[in-house]
Amino acid sequence: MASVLPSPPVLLLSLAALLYVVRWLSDKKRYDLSRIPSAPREIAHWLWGHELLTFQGQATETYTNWAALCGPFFRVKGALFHPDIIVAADHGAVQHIFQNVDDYVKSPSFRPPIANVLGKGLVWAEGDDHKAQRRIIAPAFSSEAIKGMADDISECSEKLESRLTNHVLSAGGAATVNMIEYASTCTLDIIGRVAFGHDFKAGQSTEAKEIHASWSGHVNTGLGFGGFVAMLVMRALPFITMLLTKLPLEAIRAGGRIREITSKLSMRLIESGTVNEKGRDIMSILMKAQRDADSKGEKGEGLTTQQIVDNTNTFIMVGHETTAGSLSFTILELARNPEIQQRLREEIRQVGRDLSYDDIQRLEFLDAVVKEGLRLHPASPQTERVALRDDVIPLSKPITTPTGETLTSVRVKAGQVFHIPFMTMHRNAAVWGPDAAQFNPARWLTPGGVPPPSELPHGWGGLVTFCDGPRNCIGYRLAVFEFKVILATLVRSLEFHETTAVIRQKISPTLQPVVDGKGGLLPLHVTLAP
Ligand code: HEM
Repeated sequence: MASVLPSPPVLLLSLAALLYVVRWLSDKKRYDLSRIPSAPREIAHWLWGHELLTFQGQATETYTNWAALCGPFFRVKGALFHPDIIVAADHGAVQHIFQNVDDYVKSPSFRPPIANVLGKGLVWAEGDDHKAQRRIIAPAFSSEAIKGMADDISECSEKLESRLTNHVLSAGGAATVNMIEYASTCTLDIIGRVAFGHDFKAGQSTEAKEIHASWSGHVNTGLGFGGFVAMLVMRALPFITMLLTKLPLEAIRAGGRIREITSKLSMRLIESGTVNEKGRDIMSILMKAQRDADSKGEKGEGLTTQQIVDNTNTFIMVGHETTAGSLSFTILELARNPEIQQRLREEIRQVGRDLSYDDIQRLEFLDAVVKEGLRLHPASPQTERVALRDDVIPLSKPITTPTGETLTSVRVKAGQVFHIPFMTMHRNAAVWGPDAAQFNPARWLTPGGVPPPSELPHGWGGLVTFCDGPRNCIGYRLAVFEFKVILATLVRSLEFHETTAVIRQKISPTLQPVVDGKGGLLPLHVTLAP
């Protein structure tokens, strides 16, 4: 007589299926993921989920559209069968995530590539290591320290102005330039000087050219479908990420190459004594802190030489393309709005002399233009966090579930992935009003022109451009100040006009202007200002 019992493999499979269903039902009860609104499920791809659509759209554009449909806290289907991802654009939720840095970390899968490109400095570090590095580095970015950088920043900005002016004059009074290339040579010059007293010679030194070429390769690889898939594979298989960084892939090589160049340069400067404890640059300040800690026998109170080098690489990489990108998009807005450009020029010319640190702080319309530029075009348009433990996240805007319940907070499970789209938060018409997507600096000077603080996150200017909490951008004072100085120096004597090029905005890995599929292109016509 045949046995009525199923064979062992069938039994095992049935048991596994049963356990899966029990776990799924229990998770459904304990956590709220399935109760929060979802981006339209019918348009999600079976393999790529909603993620291919967000990759194909402009930077965070798809999230902005879904937030208008579902509210500022919703979920999307992950690619490669990854569990649903929460898209958090609710300012209360975002604030909670950014404040609790020990519970919400950057995705561990991306740490090896970060170490490959930037080294093990502030952007890479987590937990106590991060706290210790941050405490030691913070004084190098204080208001006082930035004031000490003002002369270098003015000189580099004036150099950029004369390069552009000469180019316009030699072209007969009008020239078309790739604004982002000019802007990034200037921001690289600035960070070279203030980070380690090095002159990148307006993009003409060998190192500057190599950094530029490697960065362009990195950006263009990230814009392609291969870059999208590589990112998903790294997330799905974190253990192979380490191996991937060792492979001779072009994108990986390009990232590592930049670190090689800047590390070699840092070591050469340290060994030659150019960077030393008497210098005012950031690297010298960190070396002095290291020496002081050593002489007092305070072990662990200074950074190691390798950490100093890695942080210098970090500042060079994250401190020049970021500012150059947001600045170039702001100049594009001025080109599209000639009356705003003229109003800014008049305010700057009223000073009637070379702009001092204090003049820059006093210019109200300049401040409004910079805030508006950084609201609409944050160099880092979104970030990602992963929950390390189960948690309850408070919401500013309650959610109504499909069964009609109201949720004022959401229970999430350890391992939950969050996408936090800064650009979506800044362009949310429900918060910023119907003209949220328009460039309107005057809103910052009009009573009631910007939403009240209770409706905004806690970051700089009520924006999350520089993130928020203990991991906010350590360089934000430097970024805002150099942004203002470069903009004021250029607009004072040059006039910017739009071209017919269609410029799209993509993320790779920072906000990129893309023309005809090619990244790093932002063409503008330039003339001398009357
Ligand atoms: C417009 C220019 C800039 C923007 C929009 C910007 C934005 C940001 C954002 C959003 C973060 C947080 C990223 C995350 O945690 O996911 C960040 C972190 C950071 N930024 Fe910036 N940044 C800019 C310029 C700079 C400059 C000029 C420097 C330094 C020279 C700098 C150094 C850093 C560092 C070291 C971190 C990591 C901080 C930490 O984790 O403790 N940034 N930045």
